[in-house]
Amino acid sequence: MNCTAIVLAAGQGKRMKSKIQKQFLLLKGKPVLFYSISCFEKSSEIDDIIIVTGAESVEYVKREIVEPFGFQKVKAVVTGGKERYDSVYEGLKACQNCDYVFIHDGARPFVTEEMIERGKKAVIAGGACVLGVPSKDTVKITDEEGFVESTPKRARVWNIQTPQIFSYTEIYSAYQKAKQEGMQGITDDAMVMEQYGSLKVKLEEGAYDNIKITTPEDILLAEQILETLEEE
Ligand SMILES: Nc1ccn([C@@H]2O[C@H](COP(=O)(O)OP(=O)(O)OP(=O)(O)O)[C@@H](O)[C@H]2O)c(=O)n1
Ligand SMILES: C[C@](O)(CO)[C@H](O)COP(=O)(O)O
Repeated sequence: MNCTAIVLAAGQGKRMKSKIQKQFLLLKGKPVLFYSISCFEKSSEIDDIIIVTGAESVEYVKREIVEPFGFQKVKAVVTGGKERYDSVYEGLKACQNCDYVFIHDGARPFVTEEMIERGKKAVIAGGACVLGVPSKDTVKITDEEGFVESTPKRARVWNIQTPQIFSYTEIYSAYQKAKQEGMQGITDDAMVMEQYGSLKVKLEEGAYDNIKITTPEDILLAEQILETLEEE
């Protein structure tokens, strides 16, 4: 059985407002992307890793991250696309002999081996699984004018993270259908399965620390999380 991780690092990081793309910013001297790849490299559940990055960064990723940190499982560094889902599609096309694929944001440096193990059990059982955490806030759905329309039951609201894990053939065929029909407003891979695939997506517990570095304050938070992890 082959399990491949696709690590996404082709975003522009507009919300970070930094000259350097957020996946390459340093946390305690190492790029964010280093941490996101490391866990998959260490995990005995993962066989191969595909990194997706911008055309201008492919050589940089190979030279400054894959080679110096000795990532042995990285089989390819490929060019991504305009939107996250375009990059995922490029990553899926680059997978070889893959049974299960773990799609992960390169901007989420605190994925753990336990999460990978939990996700793998769930995907073997049902073919599709995403990690998430119960929402701590009440969530409102609004209308186009910004007035509250409804309030979902909080006990059933989850904040979704990555990795998002799928049977390779099922998610690839869902992505192919979505591409043919013209994807719009797709913000995660589970949505592709929900709208174009045939499997129900199981939710498994991630962790509140499994943050996505998105805005400048997330860098400070990431440094704090890293310090705590190093003390443990
Ligand atoms: N065209 C894209 C867009 C996003 N990503 C990746 O998908 C992950 C989650 O996306 P997000 O946080 O939205 O990253 P950006 O698109 O870079 O951020 P922003 O929306 O602020 O520009 C990141 O690891 C990012 O590098 C990608 O590989 N290709
Ligand atoms: C996939 C994701 O990380 C789940 O939270 C998220 O949807 C990525 O979305 P973004 O719009 O690219 O931040």
